[in-house]
Formats: sequence, C-alpha cells, structure tokens
Amino acid sequence: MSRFSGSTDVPVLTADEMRAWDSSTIRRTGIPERVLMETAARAAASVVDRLYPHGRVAVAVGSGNNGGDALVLARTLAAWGRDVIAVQAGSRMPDEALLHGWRIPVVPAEGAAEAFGGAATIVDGLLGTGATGAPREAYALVIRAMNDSARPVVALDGPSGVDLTTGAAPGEAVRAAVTVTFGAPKRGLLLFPGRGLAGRIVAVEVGFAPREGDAARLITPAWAHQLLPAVPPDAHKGRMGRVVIVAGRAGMAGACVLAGTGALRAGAGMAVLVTPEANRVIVQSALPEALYTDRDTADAMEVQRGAAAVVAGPAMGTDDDSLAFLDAIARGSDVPLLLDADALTLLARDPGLRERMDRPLLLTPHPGEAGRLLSSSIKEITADPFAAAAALAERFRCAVLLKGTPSLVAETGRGTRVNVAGHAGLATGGNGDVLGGVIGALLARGMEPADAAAAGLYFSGRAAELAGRGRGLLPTDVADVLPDALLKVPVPGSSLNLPGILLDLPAAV
Ligand SMILES: NC(=O)C1=CN([C@@H]2O[C@H](COP(=O)(O)OP(=O)(O)OC[C@H]3O[C@@H](n4cnc5c(N)ncnc54)[C@H](OP(=O)(O)O)[C@@H]3O)[C@@H](O)[C@H]2O)[C@@H](O)CC1
Ligand SMILES: [K+]
Repeated sequence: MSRFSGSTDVPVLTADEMRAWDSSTIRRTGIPERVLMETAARAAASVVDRLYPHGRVAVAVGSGNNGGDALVLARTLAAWGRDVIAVQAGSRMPDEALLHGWRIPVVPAEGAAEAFGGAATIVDGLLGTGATGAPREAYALVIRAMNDSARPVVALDGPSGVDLTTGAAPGEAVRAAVTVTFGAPKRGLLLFPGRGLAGRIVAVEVGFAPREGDAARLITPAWAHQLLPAVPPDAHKGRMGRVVIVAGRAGMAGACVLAGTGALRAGAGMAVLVTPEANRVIVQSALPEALYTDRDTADAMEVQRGAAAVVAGPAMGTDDDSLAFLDAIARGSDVPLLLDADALTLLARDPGLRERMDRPLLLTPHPGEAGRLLSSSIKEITADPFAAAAALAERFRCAVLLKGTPSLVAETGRGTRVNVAGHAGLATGGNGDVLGGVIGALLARGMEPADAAAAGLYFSGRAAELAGRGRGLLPTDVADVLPDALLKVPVPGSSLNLPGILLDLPAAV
C-alpha cells in the first residue's frame, strides 16, 4: 500500500532537475553541500538499521557524491555499533574526511563478491544522479557481484545502472530491495524498468528549499482531499452534479454500467446513461439508480441539458454513426467533456472534432490510443510518457490523463501530476470505464479537468488498495469501496516510523 506524509507538494524530478534544485538550495540558503549529504546519509542509515538490524553491512562506494553518501552512511552505522566494510568501485574514493576518522576496512572491486558474501546487507552507493550511460567496468563488476550475492540491497538515491530520468537500464543495473531516495522521488524510479529494479521506494526529506516552477509532482492524498469540494449539508441531487455518460454500443452494455457505477459511487447527484435500446434491459437491471436514454433516438443537445459534465467513449463504437453522434455531443454543450476509449479512436480519425467544440476537454488515453492521436508507436509513447502526455495536451489544447505505470496528468502551463496509488490489480478490463465515471463525477462537482483527472486517479487507486491486492478483483469491487476512499480519513504514514518520509511505496511485483 502506498504511504505518504501529509505533504501536498512532493516533486518528481529528472536527474537534471534534481541537480539544479540542489545547487539552487545551496545558493539560496547557504547550506553547505556537506550538510545535505550528512542529512541524506543519516536518513538512509536509519532505514538500513530499521529494516536490517543484524549482521555486517557492506557498502559499495563510487567516486562521486553518491559514494560520499555511502561513506557517511558507513561511518554513521559504524558509530552506531554496526559491523561495516566498504567496497571501492571507482578509481578514487570520495573525500576521506567524510569518515570523521572512523576506520572502515576497504576492499577493491575485485574483492566485492567475497565482501558481499560475508555481509548480511549491502548498500549501493555507486552511482546516483550524476551517472551517464551504462556503468563502466569496475562498477559493472561490483553490480554483478551485488546481484549474485542473494543479499538484500539498499540503493542510495537510485539503483546504480538505472537512468534516474528515464528509468532505462542500458547495462548492468542493481536489483534493489529498497531504494532510499533523497529530497524527492526521481522520475526514473517510477518508470519501468527502473520501478522494478528500485524495489520499495522510500523518499526522505533532507533539507531542500521549497521548489519553484512547474515540475512534475506526486498526486498525494493530502492534495487530492484538499481539492475535493465539500459536500454541503443541504446537498440535493441537483447540486451534486448530473453526469451524462455516452457508452456501450449495442451488446456492450457493461462499459455503460461500469462508467455509471463509477460516477454514482464517486458521489454524482445523477447519472444519465446514453446507450442503444438493445442495452436498455441490462443497463436498467444492473444500475437502476441511473437514468436511461436511448442513443438511437436521442437529441445530442437535449440529452446534455442540465448536465454538469459529460463522459463519452467507453465501447461506444468507432463506426460512422458513432462519429456523427460524438460530433453532435461535442458541439451540443459547453460543460466539461471527457473523451475515453472509442471516442479517442474517433478523435484520432477526425482531429477537427476539437476545433468544432467549445468546452473544457479531458482526454484519457492508454498508450495505444495516445499513439494513434500523436501518430506514433506505443513504444515511443512508453519510452517517454511525460513527453507524450505534454505533446497531447499541447496538440488538443486540453487536459490529458495518460494511463500507464504510472498514470500521468498533463496540461500546458501546469506541472504534470504523477499517480502512484493503486496496484496491478487495476490492470483488468472495465477499470478504465469506472475511472471515467469517477472523473465525470468530480468534473460535475466543479473540479478543473486536470484536477478531476488527478484526483480520480488517486481515489480509484486508493479504492483498489482498500479492496485488496489479490488477483480477481472486479472493477465493481473497486467501485464499491470508492465511498470509503473518498472519506477524509488520514492515510497512514510509513510503517518505518521514521521522521521525514515523504513517500513509502511498496516494491512493484
Ligand atoms: N547535492 C545533492 O543534491 C545531494 C546529492 N547527494 C548525492 O549525490 C549524488 C549525485 O552526486 P554526483 O553528482 O557527484 O554524481 P554521482 O551519481 O555520484 O556519479 C558521479 C560519479 O560517477 C562517475 N560516473 C558517471 N557515470 C558513470 C558510469 N556510467 N560508470 C562509471 N562511473 C560513472 C563519475 O565519474 P567521471 O565520469 O566524472 O569520471 C563521477 O565520479 C546524488 O545521487 C545523491 O546520492 C546527496 O548527498 C544529498 C544532496
Ligand atoms: K546508488
């Protein structure tokens, strides 16, 4: 289960952004780099000591500041009475003065396998945000020895060999049990394969100044709850928002039911399901709480009268009739419109649809749909989802929720939001339909499209966590616990019980 501090503002940074933040903190505050390093390394030492309290700790030391962190951590653990040995990977060691005179045995890279074999826990302080390309030979040797040792590895800032901006691993890369990352989670830790190699991710606060500008940020519980409009004590269904859902071609009633369920479970005052007559009996039996309108005879303007938000697309069909109906819907109102699934395929076919409508727009593509909208391949989308989401937002002048691991929300001029709530149990058909309905309900309650998308991701992810992690979770199981996820109950902080933990994310398994 993802755990967060109460912070509303946790950046997600590229390696370059992290280095720039570091230098600007030093410049603006006068805090010496050594103090940041000391704070970072002591926080990591606490995590190592808490999680792996017994036996020898072997610390792999690179020649940059990541190695500096490792030396400070080694010295700190030694001062706490732990048995510590260091393995030198670089041609030189970081400043010896970091050891404060503590004597720690140091072995060369060639002795790594033996040193790791004699240890209970390994700390990876080889490479951090300053690394470029695949680890060079002595480093690669030490990384191989680490991965072959069958000992748990705690990576400092990131698993060495992982590009902390892209998540790529161009050569040997550490497979960590835990990554303690400093100041903010790095983007490359949240993108695969980096996410898989990082293990459990613990982000610790180390004394940076507040970040300025529109960097990417985590969607935190505190932020999502703060955005959620309060339910007035004299609420009535009209004030809680009417969501119109255009979904499900004939024979595809399920998508419509699931989107409607998502909307109602997320607190919409009313859901109107617009779907062909062929689906009527199923839709009305499965979700009698929703209103039904026959799509075959519906007037696109009439059906949106009184609506506070419209969701169109889940399994609605991609034929000419569907395009004509979508076009009429898009032009028939000025309330926020969410386009998902088949509606995105139709938009890719007829991008002029965007110009013909005049209303706030949110697109919620998966990488395949994003690829169609940008005329690029799924591989290109997943290689840099941050860039793809930003390009879509620019191209269609709208908010974009790009689904994936992690899902992102982008809008031009606003920082990208990154979701880490939820788990792989959400990767089944139908959850996207529920999510569309949830976001529709949040739009209908007056949230901005990008905010509604980000909050919708968080609350759905949280609901999936509450519903449990096992296989076989139905989208309706997730929808059923949405009301609990939406309650303003504080999310428990890190089970490590140490101060300053911004994020504690379980390993991706
Ligand atoms: N100030 C902060 O924000 C704070 C930062 N902190 C810490 O500093 C880390 C960043 O430190 P950094 O900038 O010194 O870079 P780092 O990752 O140690 O690597 C540089 C070294 O690696 C080498 N090298 C590069 N590529 C390589 C390769 N492929 N294969 C082999 N070697 C390679 C390169 O050698 P060169 O290429 O120069 O010969 C150079 O010696 C950051 O991640 C965090 O842990 C904390 O103390 C808290 C405060
Ligand atoms: K590292």
